[in-house]
Amino acid sequence: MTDLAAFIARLPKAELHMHIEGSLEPELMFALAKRNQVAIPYDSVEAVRAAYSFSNLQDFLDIYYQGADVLRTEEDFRDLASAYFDRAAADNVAHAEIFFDPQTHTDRGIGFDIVMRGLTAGMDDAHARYGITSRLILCFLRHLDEEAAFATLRMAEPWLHRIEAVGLDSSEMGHPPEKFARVFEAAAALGLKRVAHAGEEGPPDYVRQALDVLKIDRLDHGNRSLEDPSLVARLAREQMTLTVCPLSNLKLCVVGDMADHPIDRMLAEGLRVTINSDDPAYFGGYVNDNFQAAAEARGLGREALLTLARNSFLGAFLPQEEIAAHLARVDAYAAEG
Ligand code: HPA
Ligand SMILES: [Zn+2]
Repeated sequence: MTDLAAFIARLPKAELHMHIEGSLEPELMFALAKRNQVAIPYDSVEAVRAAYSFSNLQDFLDIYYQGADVLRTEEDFRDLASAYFDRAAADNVAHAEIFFDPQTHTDRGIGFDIVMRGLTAGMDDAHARYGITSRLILCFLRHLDEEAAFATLRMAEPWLHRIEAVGLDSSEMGHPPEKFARVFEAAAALGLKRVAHAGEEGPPDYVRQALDVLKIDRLDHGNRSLEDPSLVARLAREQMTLTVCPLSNLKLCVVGDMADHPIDRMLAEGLRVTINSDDPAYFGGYVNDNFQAAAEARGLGREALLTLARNSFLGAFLPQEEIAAHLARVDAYAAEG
């Protein structure tokens, strides 16, 4: 292991942008397909991996929603979450805020409660086993309509004690944040925090809508904000956390080459950026792989890596005293490292 890889491996960090359905590794997909007797259009794990070549977000989403079809039972969701937490623990993730897409499941006849019971069991196991804390973020699929989002929010009401925030994901272009203004307002009234994917493929105006209309607490991706200097200045001034996903950006052609990734420019602009894995089973790596790829390509040194780790805790939906304790651990690591 290089010095850089060793430094990243032991760096305490939070992961704030990870879709649990996107952590479904081909091996587990096959195992669940067999357990549930679900047909999948691949005959080997290698064939699944070979299919993971995307030229944009929609290419990926088509395959990702198809993969999720093997998830049927509470045990499946628990196994899915446990597999992610095993990897997260290995990457020294102390806290994870995890997206899930209930509509992908309820629209196939899988009960909201099945999903919640399985995921929360996996989260509780991870806390007991590794001490990892976690939160769930319910994402609305933006290619579906407002009414469907409201129906999902109603299903979530008995589970609000286990849901921290609502988010917005899926096909961005043509589905601007303002389409979900009322459902985000209703979520806020229920005491939920708000995040949204914006500026991954969509224009800076979608980021502005997420800020002004959805009143987000955190911005997922946000890359295209860089096209608008006044927006960058505002994001920096407001210390909005951006959850950036370098390997995702590469695989979905948000950047042409990792050597062109704007992570260091974002840091230099004073943005509170974090590094995350997005859909690790599909994009070729977990959070440390994302740190490594970005650091190598853009020459990030220890100070930048420590800033990214601090930002991940500063942007977490945790009580102030827990954030302070995590920051103290990063400081101790910096002093020893
Ligand atoms: O990166 C993403 N963007 C939008 N929707 C998603 N759903 C899973 N990953 C993503
Ligand atoms: Zn995402």
